[in-house]
Amino acid sequence: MAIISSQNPSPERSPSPSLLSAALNSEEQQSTSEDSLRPQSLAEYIGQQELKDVLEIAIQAAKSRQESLDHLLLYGPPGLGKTTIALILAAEMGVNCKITSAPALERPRDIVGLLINLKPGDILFIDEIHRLSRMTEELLYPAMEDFYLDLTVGKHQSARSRRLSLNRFTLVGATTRAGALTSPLRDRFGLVQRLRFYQPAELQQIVERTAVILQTPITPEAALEIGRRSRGTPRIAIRLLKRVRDYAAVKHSGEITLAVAIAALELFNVDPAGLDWTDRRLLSVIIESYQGGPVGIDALAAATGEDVQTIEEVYEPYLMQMGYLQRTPRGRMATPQAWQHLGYRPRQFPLLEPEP
Ligand SMILES: Nc1ncnc2c1ncn2[C@@H]1O[C@H](COP(=O)(O)OP(=O)(O)OP(=O)(O)O)[C@@H](O)[C@H]1O
Repeated sequence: MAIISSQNPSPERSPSPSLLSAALNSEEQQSTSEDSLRPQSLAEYIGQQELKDVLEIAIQAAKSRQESLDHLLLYGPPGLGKTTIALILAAEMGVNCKITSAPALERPRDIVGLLINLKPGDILFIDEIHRLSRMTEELLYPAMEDFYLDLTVGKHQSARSRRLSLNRFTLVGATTRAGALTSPLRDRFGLVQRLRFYQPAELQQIVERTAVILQTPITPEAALEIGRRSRGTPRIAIRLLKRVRDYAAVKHSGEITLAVAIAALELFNVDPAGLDWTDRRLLSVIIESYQGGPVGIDALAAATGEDVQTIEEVYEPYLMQMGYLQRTPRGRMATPQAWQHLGYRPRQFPLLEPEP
């Protein structure tokens, strides 16, 4: 299986991916060793059982009919393994996977170039698919549905339309915001699957698996502790493991025990619930400056110096999942659990009105 990556040549046109990956540590996202850590098959992929069951059936059915897989839309917070799933699908189907992201497909010719070079059955992975330009999206409709492109050649009066047929391919789209996709695009995906946050025990397995690849001795208790503090996210679990490994090598014998893991995670400001400095700052601003809320997202972004999109896509999903933050029609509110977790004195809490 060949992995071909197509990156945006002018990153200044796409500010948000860099912000998102900065929040998840772009250093590791781009490191070449990342690929050696990825599971190569569905059997090796830990957790997300429901998704794996659906994909196993789709793979077997496509193979038995000698067809390409249906187009697949994956949605969920960043770092949960969407890219990994696309690569595994390609490996299981024995085809190539081309990886790109919507901001790199600004001009129609970018997507045309990719599509015409796909071999039969190949997988095209488009990250942040909700950010496709209208023209690119419209080119994709017939490509996804009937595997052809309608191109306009020439300009003004000499403009002619030309139809180009394509090899059958599978589009795997990934997004953190399924609701931001237009319905014509969403409707063209045969499979729409959500990735969920991982349980601590699943993250423990991912940490233990990664530690074996990195040849780092670790106790099961330490792996579980790292898993517990990883915001339900494999990419963060791997990042924390690497930091704890450095700490263990410099301050101890190299082995990661529970005590070593706890000391390192405290040093890196990751608390027992997995909240980092920014999570705690978001909650403490709501509590201290807005008496617990409600506060609008723009005001919260201005008060914390964070980007609105990063708050919405990186921080909020986990804070909400943990029950520390609630979205109400009037804005964000810190819950009683958040007050307690951060050590603020309990007060009379207003009745929260959840979003409809
Ligand atoms: N279910 C899993 N089992 C084992 N390892 C995993 C799993 N999911 C992700 N990983 C590992 O976590 C790392 C980050 O995953 P990956 O890069 O695929 O996230 P991602 O798919 O890019 O995130 P996103 O969901 O934002 O696309 C990878 O190195 C991968 O090896």
